[in-house]
Amino acid sequence: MNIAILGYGKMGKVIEEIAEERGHEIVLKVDEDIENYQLDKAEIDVAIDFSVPDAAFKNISSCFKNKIPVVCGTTGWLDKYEKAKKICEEEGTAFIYASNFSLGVNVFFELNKKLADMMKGLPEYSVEIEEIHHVQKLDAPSGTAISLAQQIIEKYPDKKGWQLDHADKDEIVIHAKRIKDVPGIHTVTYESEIDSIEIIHSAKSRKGFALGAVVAAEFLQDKKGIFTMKDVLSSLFK
Ligand SMILES: NC(=O)C1=CN([C@@H]2O[C@H](COP(=O)(O)OP(=O)(O)OC[C@H]3O[C@@H](n4cnc5c(N)ncnc54)[C@H](OP(=O)(O)O)[C@@H]3O)[C@@H](O)[C@H]2O)C=CC1
Ligand SMILES: O=C(O)C1=N[C@H](C(=O)O)C[C@H](O)C1
Repeated sequence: MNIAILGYGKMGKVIEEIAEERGHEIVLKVDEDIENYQLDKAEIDVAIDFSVPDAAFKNISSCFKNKIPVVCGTTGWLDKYEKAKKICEEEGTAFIYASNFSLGVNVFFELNKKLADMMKGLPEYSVEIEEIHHVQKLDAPSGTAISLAQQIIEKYPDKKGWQLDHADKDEIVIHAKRIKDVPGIHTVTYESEIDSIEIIHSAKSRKGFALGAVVAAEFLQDKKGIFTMKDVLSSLFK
């Protein structure tokens, strides 16, 4: 498979390594305004975007306009997600966005939903989320923390949204910490006067994110439509 990497930073470099190990070829590396590059459908089977929040939408829509499917892991641009989906559908190509491509986090998401389902009937417990990442991270809270919050909100009828640092009673608080070299730690805590229950996912490196993104690209290359990591994982485990 011929891959274009959009965003050749920390993630882009690990994606290159893993894609090549799996027998793919990197035919384009984009690290600045996408208008400066040629996007040729004849040469690119799929694009993988791990760039910056301000560039992601332009990168993705430029690929769609050239009928190139996109796997996107960039976080912090989701106000334009619905618009991106519409362009993808209009152009008849394919798209997967995931706030986190690692297999472990996708298992953690399922645990989070199950736990929230159990805890929603226990008003003596309050719930909060903490995420810790390296100091270069541009967005806060992390996309993964937002996904975790949204999964809990779907289970709790009285929770209306989330807030960073301080939340009202009908919101979930997310704490974001920045510590040198941390690839990503997410914790969901339920706290009562008597005890606390915590689930934690701690990434040891960026390999899990990159492998998930390359596997998602392999899944997407011959498809049309909008997909999620759940679709990718179900195709692997069937
Ligand atoms: N979904 C997931 O599983 C994961 C998502 N992420 C997300 O991926 C994104 C990238 O993370 P990371 O690799 O750590 O960040 P980096 O800052 O290391 O890499 C981003 C790269 O994008 C480049 N860039 C700047 N402008 C453009 C542009 N217009 N088009 C393409 N590339 C551009 C930057 O270049 P320059 O430095 O010169 O500006 C940089 O090399 C973040 O949003 C992060 O949150 C990260 C890990 C996992
Ligand atoms: O910026 C990062 O590094 C990461 N970003 C993603 C996020 O915002 O959730 C995923 C992962 O935690 C690493």
